[in-house]
Amino acid sequence: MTDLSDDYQGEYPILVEGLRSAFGEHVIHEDLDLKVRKGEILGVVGGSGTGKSVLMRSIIGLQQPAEGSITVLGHKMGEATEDEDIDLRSRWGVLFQGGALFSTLTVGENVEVPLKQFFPEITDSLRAEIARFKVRLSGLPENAAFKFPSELSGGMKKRAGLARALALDPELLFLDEPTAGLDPIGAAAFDSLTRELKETLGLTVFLITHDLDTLYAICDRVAVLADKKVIAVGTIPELLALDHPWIQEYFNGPRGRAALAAKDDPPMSEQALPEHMKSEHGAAEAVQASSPSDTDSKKSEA
Ligand SMILES: Nc1ncnc2c1ncn2[C@@H]1O[C@H](COP(=O)(O)OP(=O)(O)OP(=O)(O)O)[C@@H](O)[C@H]1O
Repeated sequence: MTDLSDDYQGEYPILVEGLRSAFGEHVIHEDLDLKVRKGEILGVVGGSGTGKSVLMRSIIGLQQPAEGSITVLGHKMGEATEDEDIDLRSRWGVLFQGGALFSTLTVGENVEVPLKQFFPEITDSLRAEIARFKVRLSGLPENAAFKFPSELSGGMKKRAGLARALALDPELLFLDEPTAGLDPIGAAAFDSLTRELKETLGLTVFLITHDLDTLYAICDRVAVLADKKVIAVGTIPELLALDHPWIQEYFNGPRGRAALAAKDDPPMSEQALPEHMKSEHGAAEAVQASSPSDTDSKKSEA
């Protein structure tokens, strides 16, 4: 792996060394290394089927590596005692592709699931109160806690999934294509929320995405998966300095250039705003003010 800025001296809450993942004969990762820095938003990109989700599932212990080691928050996965394992799982939150909400439970009850699982001693009323707080923290109105997933727009479902991922005050947040299926305003709002939560809660974020706008807007560094490995990790300018064909095509192709232009040149509607309204939360405020149907139109579905 090429770590393009390896002068970092801090902690690595996620450390993957020599990972080999395979389904029978089908090898997904071979000798894959990755170090995620404390407090960063690491974007993880790669072509479809390069194994981004399998990598995430391996890190959180849902997928057994064929070889190699994965250390999360100082614990080697697969070697922890049962108690250590439970403790570890309570220190991360995951937003899976599509939200993965229980359709027969309300949003609030969905958020209560991990609280019940990891802290069964908490009283019902306190658990419900914590769930309502997480719902608000994720940018949903409090009454969303009483709604079923089927009553929510796509953007609201993502936020409900995020509320559940934040239920246990995690140190690590895993997001698998969080903006897939959102319209551009909803996606920008979700990006702002992710950045804001990362900063206020001190999270380390592992973020799988195909969304170039997300990479430019909120990721501190980006890891590129290709050829069964992480071929490079760095800031976007650092990656752009590499001669790798996939990296060049991805970031320097028409969509990559458009995303860069959009970052440097805010949309007309934002340019027209008075200075005090040009906060990065503008999009979030806009989307919350709009009706669910405004945010529900699909850009693409994962
Ligand atoms: N449970 C499984 N059994 C067999 N093969 C699997 C399983 N899960 C994933 N794979 C295979 O592993 C490869 C990597 O899948 P993965 O979902 O990690 O890709 P990805 O990079 O996240 O793709 P995308 O960007 O399209 O979501 C794919 O070829 C997929 O078919």
